[in-house]
Amino acid sequence: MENHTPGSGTSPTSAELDAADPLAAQRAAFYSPDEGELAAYLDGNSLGRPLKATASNLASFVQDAWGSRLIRGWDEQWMDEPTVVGDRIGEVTLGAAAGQVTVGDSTSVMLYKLIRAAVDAQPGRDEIVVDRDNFPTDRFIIEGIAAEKGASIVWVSANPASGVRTGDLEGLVGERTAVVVLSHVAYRSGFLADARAITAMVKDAGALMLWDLCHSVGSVPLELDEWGVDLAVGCTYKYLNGGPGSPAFAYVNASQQGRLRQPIWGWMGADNPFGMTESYKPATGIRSFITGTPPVLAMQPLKDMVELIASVGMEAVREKSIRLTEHAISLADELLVPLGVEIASPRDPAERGSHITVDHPLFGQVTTVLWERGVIPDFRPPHGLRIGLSPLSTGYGELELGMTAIRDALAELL
Ligand SMILES: Cc1ncc(COP(=O)(O)O)c(C=O)c1O
Ligand SMILES: Nc1c(O)cccc1C(=O)C[C@H](N)C(=O)O
Repeated sequence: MENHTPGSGTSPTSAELDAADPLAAQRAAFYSPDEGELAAYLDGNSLGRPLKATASNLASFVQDAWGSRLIRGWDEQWMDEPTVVGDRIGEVTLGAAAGQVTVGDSTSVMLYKLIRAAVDAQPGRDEIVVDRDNFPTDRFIIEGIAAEKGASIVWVSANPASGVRTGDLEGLVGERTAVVVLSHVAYRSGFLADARAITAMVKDAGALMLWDLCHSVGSVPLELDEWGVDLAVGCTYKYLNGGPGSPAFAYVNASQQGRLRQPIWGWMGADNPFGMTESYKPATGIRSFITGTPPVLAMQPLKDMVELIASVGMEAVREKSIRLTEHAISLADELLVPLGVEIASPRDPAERGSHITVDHPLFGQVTTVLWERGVIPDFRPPHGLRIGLSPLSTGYGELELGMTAIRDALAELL
């Protein structure tokens, strides 16, 4: 394989992009293993890197909050943590006014609570619309709810590379639709759906719209209130860098809160948790979507990332995300396409989140080789290599190093 400097055609080089990057300084805020152990981390869309501040903030939480305040911490602060942290996520990343976001559970459980509540709230509407290429947990949760409720699933078959558009929903969303569940950024292709237009169309049909924001929160600016979104869920371990298993958030538009009742009734979502009452009476507002004891410890790290995002602004994050994915596509065209690789993500940045996927039948084997070399993308069967670009922690040179390593590993196997 010929040796040359990638990006040396008309597009800027990685070195030029790194030098001009207004967010370059933020990379030093993240913990990084010794060089040699990790050459390029291209999987921030599965698990974001930890912030250095998180190590000391967690240690002081253990010592000063948990260690010193002990059980008093619940009264003093922790009972409100799900909604205080939820409000801050809402303000910084979701375009959501206070009182509509709560943090806790996993994304899967939050999906169950909200979808089930949406179906229960609309008797006579017995269909749940979801796309065939949605993330497995979204589809599985819907299968379970459909079985419990005797509801039907209406599958949207969009071209996965071009994603779900309003046209794909025509004829599928109507008077029998209870709720439509779509991912804002598709986990495989990175396609970014037009949330505003789709939400408007779904609401015109009298149905509720639920967006899975796992791959967009913290990488794509969101305006849930302005778009009129009814419901949303998202995880916090990707672009909110909350760490493995950090809790999910749920957004329930204020206009739906009195109407929807979630199905897992626990004492922490009750009106008076410490009243030890005989039967369940839901709390008012977003607190009624809580079930059990909130995972306060697991909520701490994501706060650091939300504040880092607040300090630079979501617009700057999105700008860098677009530059990174543009550079990834240009490097893929130059280094990988000549080896038979196909680009399986939109070329228009307006239709793309913060990762790209490239396809080749040998990418399963290539991924094993890359991980041994400290280059970490992820593999999604049957043959997609996902290159996740975390705007605040990924550099252009790091990306080039990773793409060159993919080229080399593939060329060795061909
Ligand atoms: C779109 C989407 N939804 C849901 C999940 C996961 O749900 P959970 O946090 O419950 O594992 C993921 C990734 O894991 C995802 O990419
Ligand atoms: N949630 C994950 C996990 O527990 C282990 C490994 C990966 C994940 C992921 O986040 C996968 C990711 N949502 C995806 O888009 O494929």
